[in-house]
Amino acid sequence: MDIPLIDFASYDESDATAMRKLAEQVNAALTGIGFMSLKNIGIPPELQAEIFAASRAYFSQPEAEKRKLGYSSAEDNFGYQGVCEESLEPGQPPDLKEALTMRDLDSKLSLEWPDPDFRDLLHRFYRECLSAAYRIMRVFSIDLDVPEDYFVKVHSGENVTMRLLHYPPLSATTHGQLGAGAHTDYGMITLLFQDEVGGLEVRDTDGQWHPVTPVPGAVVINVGDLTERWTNRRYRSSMHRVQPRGGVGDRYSIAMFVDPDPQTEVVCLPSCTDDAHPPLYPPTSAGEHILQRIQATHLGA
Ligand SMILES: O=C(O)CCC(=O)C(=O)O
Ligand SMILES: [Fe+2]
Repeated sequence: MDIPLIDFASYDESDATAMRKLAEQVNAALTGIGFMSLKNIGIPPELQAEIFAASRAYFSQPEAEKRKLGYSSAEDNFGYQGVCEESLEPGQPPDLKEALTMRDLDSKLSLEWPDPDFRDLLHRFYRECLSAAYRIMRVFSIDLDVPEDYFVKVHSGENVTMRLLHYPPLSATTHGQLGAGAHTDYGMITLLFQDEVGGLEVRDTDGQWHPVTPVPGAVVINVGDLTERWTNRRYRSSMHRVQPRGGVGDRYSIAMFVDPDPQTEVVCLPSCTDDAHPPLYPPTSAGEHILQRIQATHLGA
């Protein structure tokens, strides 16, 4: 089973027919497996290549160098996290990955960065990803029958987090651990860029795991728990994980978690409920939900 592949080349805010067609395709993907691949999303391919090269260079440095951007707290959710410092499936052995986590990058530019060129490249990519996420949200709003800027205006960036991820090769001591434990994402949508190595898997509603095979040039999109709550489980926040792969070397991916501003109240949308479908979840505050989920993944927290 391949996840649906949708071409965003036809995205045009002034063409209602084209937008409605995209909304139908997105609806079919997200009410099904909850994952889709998008091509022609508008992020320059050469920028994607540049950011992957910079990520490889960053992670190849000595530990002390990486820790110059040290991780402070779940509240800040910013900085370097080493291998086995996080467990996306709380209670299970820690994840075999390291990460550079960057929440609200706009507000971090004046920090002491070891490499300002790296900072500027990260920021350029972050802004491109956020613009792409806004386009996807406008398509959601058509399908979900809310004003076009309904989602865009509650995603200013405060809870938007970009993560460079590096999954080192398997070693004899890592038996039974996952690259990333089984989890759902926490917020609205995730843009995931993966290299050609593979290992990402998504679970369907029957409990079967399926590989999310890398498609050159396409971005994997999935929705998180808050979207599932907004849509009364019409769009599915599907469980996924990363299997470590033997004999294939390092894997790199970049995840952009586009999540609502902390004060956002996430309430079941009118188009997703009726007498036969009462709201499945009570209203929740985006900030509290996301912070609790992050705290649960930190070992010893
Ligand atoms: O690296 C990947 O392919 C997926 C990572 C992921 O699901 C996450 O960090 O939430
Ligand atoms: Fe995830």
